[in-house]
Order: sequence, then C-alpha cells, then structure tokens
Amino acid sequence: MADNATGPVEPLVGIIGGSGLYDIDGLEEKEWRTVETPWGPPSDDLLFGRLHGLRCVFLPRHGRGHKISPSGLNYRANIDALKRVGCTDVLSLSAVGSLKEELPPGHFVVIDQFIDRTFAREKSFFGTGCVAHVSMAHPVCSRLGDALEGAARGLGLPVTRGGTYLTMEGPQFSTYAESVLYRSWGCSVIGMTNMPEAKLAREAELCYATVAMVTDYDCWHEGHDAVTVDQVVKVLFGNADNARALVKAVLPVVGQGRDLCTSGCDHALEYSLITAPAARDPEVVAKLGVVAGRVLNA
Ligand SMILES: CSC[C@H]1O[C@H](OP(=O)(O)O)[C@H](O)[C@@H]1O
Ligand SMILES: Nc1ncnc2[nH]cnc12
Repeated sequence: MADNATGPVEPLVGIIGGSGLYDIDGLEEKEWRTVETPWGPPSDDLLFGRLHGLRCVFLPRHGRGHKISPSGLNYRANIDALKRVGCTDVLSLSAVGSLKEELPPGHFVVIDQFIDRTFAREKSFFGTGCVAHVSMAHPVCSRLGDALEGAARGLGLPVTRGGTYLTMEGPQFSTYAESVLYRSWGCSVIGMTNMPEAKLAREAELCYATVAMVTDYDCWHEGHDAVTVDQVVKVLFGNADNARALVKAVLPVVGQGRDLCTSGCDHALEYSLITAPAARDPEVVAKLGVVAGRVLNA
C-alpha cells in the first residue's frame, strides 16, 4: 500500500443533494464558494458550513433552481470538486421511483448495489495516457451505510437497508416494458443520477453511500398512475424535510475522527493503475492530481 494511505482520518462529509434538495437549513457559518476543476465546472458553487459544530460541504446535484438534467451533469467535476475541498465521505441523497410494492412513496432505501444502464456520460477520470480499473463489486461504503441506517431508524423514518438502484439515462421516464424488465431483474428503485457518480467517487477514493427517497411507483403499478414530475415534486418536498433531519442525525456519527475506512474505499486505487509509469501521459497525470495524486505521486 502507498505509504500515504494511513490513518487517522479527520473526515469532511460532502452531501450531494438531489431533486428537491438545493440547500441545507440550519447550517452555521454558511458560505457558497466557487470551485474550479480540470474537468470543468461542477453543478454549482459548493456550500460550506457547520452542523452541530462539524464542518460539512453541500453540493446541489442539479444546481440551484434545478438547471442541469441528469445527462448534462458534469459528474467528474462534481466529484473532483468535493475531493479538492477535502471531502473524505460523500452522502448522496436522491429521489427515485419504486420497483417494489413494499417500497412506497416516502420510504427511504439505503442502497447497496447499482445497475448502470446509462450510455451518454463521461464515466471515468482515467483513460488513454493513464488507465486504471477499480473494483465496483461493492459500490457503496458499508460503514456509511451502517451510519445512515442507524440514523434513519433513530429518527423513526421508514427505511430499508439494501437494495439495487437501476440508473437509467433519462430524461424521459421508463416505458412500461422497461419498468417490468427492471423489476424482473430484482431492482428495488430507479433513478437517473447515481451512475457514474458512484463509480467516480470510487475512483477518487471517496467513501460513498446513497439514500434513495421513494417518490413514486414508476409506471408498472396497476394501482398507481404512471409517474409525472408533478407527483415526484409533491412527495419529494415531504421527503426533503426527512432528508435534512437524516443529514443532521448522521453527521455526528460519520464526522468523528477515524482510522482508514474498513470498506477499503479510501485506498481503492491501490492495485488499480495499469499504465506503466514511463508510459503515462504527463498531461493526463496532471489532471488527475487531486483524484489520484496519492498513488500517482507515491
Ligand atoms: C424530478 S424526477 C427525476 C429526477 O430526480 C432524480 O434526481 P436526483 O437523483 O438528483 O434526486 C432522478 O434521478 C432524476 O434526475
Ligand atoms: N420513476 C422514476 N424514474 C426515474 N427517476 C426518478 N426519480 C424519481 N422517480 C423516478
């Protein structure tokens, strides 16, 4: 292991707020700051502040006012920006459609797997000039998952631990045939944003976990109309209050000093680089400074 992969870690928690979550209330010492990255601009300025005295950073995934569509998001810039400002842990909060009867609107799912059906997005920081292959076998940090589950249960929120999030390209919602197909695959929920976000967080050696907040039954459920934005928005404003309460409850748990992540997220690049040092393109390597500097400069 590169000798800079040691603890203890002073965590800084980044929160990516999805649809309906464009701000975090109750933040002290609040300040929006512009962050530039080699991958272009992130979705918006980053909001810095303190909750219960603990520092955290918030990024509205679609920008304030929800200006950017799922396919138009600069996922690389968002993840690089969070790492660049010192984040070690990323909590993703997302609105989703339910693919299971037992996950009704208002329910929270602490995701543990993803299926990536997106096709029109930049999915890696690496490529020609510096190739790396990280493991995505276990895409979610189970330490963060434990903390989110505990906090949700402590608040009495309806929560399920574990579930597969199917990421579709969008922006249109699924056809009935697609919805039925994804159900037959055993998927729990459907959304448009968590891939490649989770892949990029892994490449950047960030601990990442998603709380999926159910807003609708997509279009497969006979007893419910096919999803509309109107319906999603109605439910997600209720969900958003619960999401904010969850963030407040989980921060004191995940914000405490710790050793290296027991899930291995923070040394994911350890055995992943395959391009020989002499064959690496210096320009590509320079771009990767924040994301992979730990291993590239070891
Ligand atoms: C407004 S419904 C569709 C929209 O909501 C979800 O976004 P996010 O994950 O950022 O909450 C879904 O993935 C779509 O982007
Ligand atoms: N049914 C659905 N499909 C895709 N993304 C969603 N976000 C919220 N509901 C959704």
